[in-house]
Amino acid sequence: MQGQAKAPAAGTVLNALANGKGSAFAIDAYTTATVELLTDSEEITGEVAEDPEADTRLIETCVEYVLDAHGDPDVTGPNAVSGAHVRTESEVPMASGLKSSSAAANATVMATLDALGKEEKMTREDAARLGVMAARDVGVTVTGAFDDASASMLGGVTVTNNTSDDLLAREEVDWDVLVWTPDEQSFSADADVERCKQVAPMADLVVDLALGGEYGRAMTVNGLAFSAALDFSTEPMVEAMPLVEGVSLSGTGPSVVAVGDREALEGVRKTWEQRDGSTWLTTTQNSGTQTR
Ligand SMILES: Nc1ncnc2c1ncn2[C@@H]1O[C@H](COP(=O)(O)OP(=O)(O)O)[C@@H](O)[C@H]1O
Ligand SMILES: O=C(O)C1=C[C@@H](OP(=O)(O)O)[C@@H](O)[C@H](O)C1
Repeated sequence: MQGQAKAPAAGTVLNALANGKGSAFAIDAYTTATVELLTDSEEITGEVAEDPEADTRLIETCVEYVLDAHGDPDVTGPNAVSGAHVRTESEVPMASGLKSSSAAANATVMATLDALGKEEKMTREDAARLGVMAARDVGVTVTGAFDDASASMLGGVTVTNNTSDDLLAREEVDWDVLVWTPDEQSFSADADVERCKQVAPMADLVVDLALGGEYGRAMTVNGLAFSAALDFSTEPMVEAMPLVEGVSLSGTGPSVVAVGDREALEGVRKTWEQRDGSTWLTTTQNSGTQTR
């Protein structure tokens, strides 16, 4: 019994660490999870293809929670599912602000439902909430990151309240997106939350802009505020600002994302490419997480 699902990464409009509200958009880069249900093992094990040392607790916990909620308790004996193995393969850099954790959780939740043949048992919003619960329980998140999880699960851009895990808005968008990913990592769980709370007045303004559909300006205000709070350079943002619709530090960094006209983004790319790390052009993604 095998299941597979593929979930997109995402970029930030609003980081939720200041006021509990967040906003993110899915992008065309993916994490795939393959789940094998086992009848001859009592264990749930995980594996990250690109990094044998990576923390596998998030994906293992996602499998466990789906099996607890939707496994078949009536099947007993040698045919009963008693364990599982989950393997992720990802083109999303880990701990870079591009929501690798949400993509891994969503892909794993949907792959487990696919393996059970029970994809229709949960709404996709609730499937994202289950991954959020797992992320909170293993401690890889500050707020639960339902903003990122909902964008990756549903596609498009979402605005959420991460304190109540409510979806406040969702819209499909067709944007070109430029991403600069430095080589460093920045784990959300290590972010300076008190510093982020200092910029809450700006985060409140970003909520208003995002709920008014002004995502580009929302992103830029977010990027200035959170780069200042978390001590990231605003230089890449300043370089892009006159040319693009919006530009921001993504999540708790270090990646920076810009949206706008393709030709303008190609121009910004030439400037950003002079920095270490990788600069890549992509687009928004509107279909969210998909099983095979
Ligand atoms: N491909 C993956 N497979 C399994 N777990 C993953 C994967 N990518 C990320 N994670 C989990 O997410 C954590 C990183 O989360 P976080 O710091 O929030 O980074 P990001 O901003 O990329 O979401 C990792 O330590 C790991 O627990
Ligand atoms: O852990 C969290 O609660 C969050 C982490 C941040 O994202 P990254 O994981 O991309 O840094 C942030 O953008 C999000 O709104 C909430």
